[in-house]
Amino acid sequence: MLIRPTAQELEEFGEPDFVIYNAGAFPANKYTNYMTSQTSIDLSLKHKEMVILGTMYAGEMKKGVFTLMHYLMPMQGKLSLHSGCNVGAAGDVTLFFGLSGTGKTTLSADPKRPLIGDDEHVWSDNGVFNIEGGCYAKCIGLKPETEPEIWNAIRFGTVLENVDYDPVTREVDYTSQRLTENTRASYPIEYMANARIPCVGGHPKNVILLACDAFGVLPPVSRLTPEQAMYHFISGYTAKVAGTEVGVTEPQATFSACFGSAFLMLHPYK
Ligand SMILES: Nc1ncnc2c1ncn2[C@@H]1O[C@H](COP(=O)(O)OP(=O)(O)O)[C@@H](O)[C@H]1O
Ligand SMILES: C=C(OP(=O)(O)O)C(=O)O
Repeated sequence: MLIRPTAQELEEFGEPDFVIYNAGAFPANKYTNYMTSQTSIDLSLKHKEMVILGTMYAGEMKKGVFTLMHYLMPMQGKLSLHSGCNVGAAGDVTLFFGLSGTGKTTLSADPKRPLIGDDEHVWSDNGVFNIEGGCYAKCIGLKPETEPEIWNAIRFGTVLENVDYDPVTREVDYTSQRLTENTRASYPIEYMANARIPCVGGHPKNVILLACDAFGVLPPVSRLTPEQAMYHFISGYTAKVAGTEVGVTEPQATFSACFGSAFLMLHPYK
């Protein structure tokens, strides 16, 4: 998920800037004031710590760091982006913004365009960089014919999460939703054949907003002027699709500022 330090960096590591305590299934105390469930993700900017209770979903760690970056980066005048990112032969960088399950990972994995990252980036005066060092692909219904790049990235060293398999043959069943529809494959970005390492690029040329409009309000594809793009980026009309968030079982129209309002710590205008 996140960028792994080299052996030398580990030796000279010193004090961590931020610590994640992940207690897995150990529940939050639901008798605490204002708690509505046994799951909590608490982030303290003061103590530089995040505490995860009552969930074993690995996505909480990467999205927790992403949330933190949505505070730290704007404070430095940099824009944190909930987007996939790839780059063409001419250095033309494309961003794919979208809520969970709208296709950031799938569409940024283009064999003709080296991959910078599938989910979390920052745009600064120097261009874009990936916050992470790996991808976290939804793999429900994954097939080599339709998504060969992701299929081929899954090998020893990849973590399959919530994916069903035969305990005797150890054969994986990507069609099974027995545990959840939100099955995942987490692999280092260098497992993608065309990854751009280090995961950096110039200033984006194309910005694609994956509205995933389940209600047909927008045309299937629209080319926006810069002003329209700014409007849609801030208003974030889109849909929550089934399969990531508990309780969302069919598409729900929503407005998600910057296509990632769940992770914004500051007002979108900031
Ligand atoms: N036309 C399509 N474009 C993108 N994804 C699609 C399409 N049709 C089906 N899918 C599926 O939708 C899911 C998109 O998930 P993913 O790319 O991981 O989204 P995100 O990275 O935005 O969370 C994948 O399971 C993919 O196989
Ligand atoms: C990991 C997540 O993000 P995405 O589905 O965009 O990869 C998530 O929202 O849980």
